[in-house]
Amino acid sequence: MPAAPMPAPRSEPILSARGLTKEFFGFKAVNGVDLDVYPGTIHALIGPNGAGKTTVFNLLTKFLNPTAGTIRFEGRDITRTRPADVARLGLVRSFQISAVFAQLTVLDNVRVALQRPNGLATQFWRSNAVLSRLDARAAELIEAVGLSSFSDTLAGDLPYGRKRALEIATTLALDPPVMLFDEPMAGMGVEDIGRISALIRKVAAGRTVLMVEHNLNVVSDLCDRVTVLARGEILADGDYAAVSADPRVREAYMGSEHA
Ligand SMILES: Nc1ncnc2c1ncn2[C@@H]1O[C@H](COP(=O)(O)OP(=O)(O)OP(=O)(O)O)[C@@H](O)[C@H]1O
Repeated sequence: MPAAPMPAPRSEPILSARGLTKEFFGFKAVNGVDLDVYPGTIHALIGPNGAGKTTVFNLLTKFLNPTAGTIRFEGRDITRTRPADVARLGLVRSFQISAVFAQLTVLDNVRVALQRPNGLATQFWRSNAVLSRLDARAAELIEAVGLSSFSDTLAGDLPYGRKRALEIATTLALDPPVMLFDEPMAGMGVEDIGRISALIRKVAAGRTVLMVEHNLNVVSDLCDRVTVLARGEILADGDYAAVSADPRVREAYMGSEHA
């Protein structure tokens, strides 16, 4: 039996796509995707390799322009809005946008991030005195991501999982209502996966999170709602138990490395 569609939560979606389509040289990588992300949820986008997850993610964050379809954020049409303006509105993509400066310490990276009220203008010209006023907030954020003992470590010297935690801290500095993660667990060992999962759960409190994730254990553990893509189209949408029991989903994953 295919999974019954999940009843829509009563609130309005905070992020919503209709008929989202992206063609690359005539090939439809994403084809007519309708997606609703509800406030306060952790929502995963999953699917076998080549399903179109990253393309959808890039469309939603405006790194790519759709061939067709619309995207609304908090009721506002952002289909033609530039990525920088989307970030300013509060839809912030972690890891890519929150670049970490390898030659700066953890503390200085977070201080710099706190100097970007709109998420983009890195104001290096600010005096050290001004930056110091931000120390209390920076310390809070560093503590929140479990990096207090690494405060004076150069970001470039951090182990991989810790670097990701720092990237989350620099994203949190913008205090975005919606955080998007593209494969946050990629390349991580078990210990880091546990730590970053717990961190995402913690930062998701009071926010909305949308993530592309290959690790289905992480998805089942962390996500309230799951959208499954296959060949550019939505195959299923619901909670993890429902979509993982859906034979169409099982079939789509068969033979893939994530089965
Ligand atoms: N810039 C591009 N030009 C041409 N084809 C592309 C481009 N980006 C993606 N595609 C194609 O679109 C399809 C979907 O790719 P996408 O990267 O979105 O899938 P994915 O689900 O994120 O896959 P993976 O799990 O392997 O990361 C693939 O067939 C890919 O080759």
